[in-house]
Amino acid sequence: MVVKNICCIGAGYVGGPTCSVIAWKCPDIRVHVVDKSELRIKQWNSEKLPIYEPGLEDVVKECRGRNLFFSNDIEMAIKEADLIFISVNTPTKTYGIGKGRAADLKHIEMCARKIAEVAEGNKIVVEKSTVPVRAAESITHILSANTRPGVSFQVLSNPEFLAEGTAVENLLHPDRVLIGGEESVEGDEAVAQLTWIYNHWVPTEKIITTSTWSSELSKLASNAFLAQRVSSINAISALCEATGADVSQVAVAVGKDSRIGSKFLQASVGFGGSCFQKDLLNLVYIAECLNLPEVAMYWQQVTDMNEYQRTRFAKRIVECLFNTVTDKTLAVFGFAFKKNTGDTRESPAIYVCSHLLEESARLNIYDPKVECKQIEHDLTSAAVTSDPERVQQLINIYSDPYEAVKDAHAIVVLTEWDEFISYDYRKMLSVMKKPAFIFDGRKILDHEALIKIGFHTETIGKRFSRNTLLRASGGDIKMMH
Ligand SMILES: NC(=O)c1ccc[n+]([C@@H]2O[C@H](COP(=O)([O-])OP(=O)(O)OC[C@H]3O[C@@H](n4cnc5c(N)ncnc54)[C@H](O)[C@@H]3O)[C@@H](O)[C@H]2O)c1
Ligand SMILES: O=c1ccn([C@@H]2O[C@H](COP(=O)(O)OP(=O)(O)O[C@H]3O[C@H](CO)[C@@H](O)[C@H](O)[C@H]3O)[C@@H](O)[C@H]2O)c(=O)[nH]1
Repeated sequence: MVVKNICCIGAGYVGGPTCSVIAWKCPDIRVHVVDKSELRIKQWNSEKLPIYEPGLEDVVKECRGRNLFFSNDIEMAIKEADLIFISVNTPTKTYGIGKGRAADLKHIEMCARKIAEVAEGNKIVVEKSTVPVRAAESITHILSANTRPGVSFQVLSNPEFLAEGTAVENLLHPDRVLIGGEESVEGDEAVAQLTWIYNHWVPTEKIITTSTWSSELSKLASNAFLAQRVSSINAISALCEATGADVSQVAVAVGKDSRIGSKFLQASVGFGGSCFQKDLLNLVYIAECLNLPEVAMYWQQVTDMNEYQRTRFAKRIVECLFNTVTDKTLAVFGFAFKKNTGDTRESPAIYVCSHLLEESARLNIYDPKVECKQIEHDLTSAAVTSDPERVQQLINIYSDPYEAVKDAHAIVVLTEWDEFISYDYRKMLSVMKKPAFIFDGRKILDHEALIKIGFHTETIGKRFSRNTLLRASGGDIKMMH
């Protein structure tokens, strides 16, 4: 069999970009991306795509209608396909057994049942979503229990490692492509088919093949290791603030060790995104279920440290603002969980803002890409507040950062958008209440320059010396701590 038709179930942050790049790099393959959401598909077929990713629009425009199609016709797409990617969401369960920790696999199971119900002929089913170890076994079980005569399935694991904001770049130049398959002749044949697709643009030496279970676990392990690095440097940032060391200098010194490496050592207000927290909790849950409490506790600490970091930052803001933010206006710069995306899932901004709202601060929020409705939704959701009406009264969303800072007591930077670096902070200072504060939760601004022009500046993992602040405040620093 040579794969001529691909179907992808799930047109989200993974399914959309992944299949757009496959369509672009494999003009000989017809790629059909389907989703149960009519709105999402409408957006994929419109001028304004449902997700913002640098470079994605150009790829979609080139392939859409040629060999890339978006539709709600799930059954038709399954029937036509030789290979089916399952790219649906696997969020943390919010109910029942494993609530708050286990991955919710109901969408995966629905896909497996739909495939079994409508498929004709031989199909390769590829688990692209992030799943617990041995999820492929459940998929295989559901498929084989419902298989009709003349139909056969091979299930592969092919986890996705793209990061949002750099998805197209990551897909075009992956560090590795991981394919896990059954150790059998049929399994090897299916792995070879998927390898052939990636080989259109990914060199063979970057394509790793393993057992299905190793592949599934490698995805969870990769995210756990990445998140652990962020929590490790954030733990060091607290030590820096207490001792006078500078976490940026420590990160450079530590990262120069080639065994450690310099990436993912940027101290911050905490990690966010739809994956790290969810996948860590899933790993913890799996370890607990396997009666490995020490392993569970080890990884649990990575997410606990993240929560500590977000709370610590919010508390520091209140403390610096003379222990009260009630009725004070704070301009919040950035709401997305990282730059170059409009995604707010698990954004540290949600947690820091909700903490400040609990203290009755007024928040003027600006983000270059996040929709106004999304910010309102995130801050008024039941998980975040018991008083959504009060929150509505306290938040204002701006499309111009210079408007957002008018009469504000402080600026709080929560996302590392490049444009925040080049603002005219002198101009901003002139319209703010004095003393004016800036809290840089992403360590992207020129702190010395801000202090020089008169901002009381606070950042992660560094305390500015009393002398520097005294110079900036003309001696009036008594009220600060
Ligand atoms: N977002 C990332 O950067 C990223 C990166 C790597 C891996 N992952 C993993 O990939 C998976 C998908 O993540 P995402 O961010 O793309 O999620 P998403 O929520 O953006 O998209 C999932 C889509 O699947 C659709 N869907 C759900 N059930 C369906 C069904 N039965 N039939 C048809 N459509 C259905 C939803 O409507 C939604 O549009 C998750 O397991 C995630 O952990 C995500
Ligand atoms: O040094 C760092 C690096 C990252 N972050 C934060 O960590 C979070 C996650 O960042 P990143 O990993 O770049 O983005 P994601 O899109 O969440 O990608 C992660 O999660 C995906 C979903 O599983 C995986 O595919 C990717 O490989 C993995 O990097 C963001 O809030 C970042 O601001 C830091 O605070 N400091």
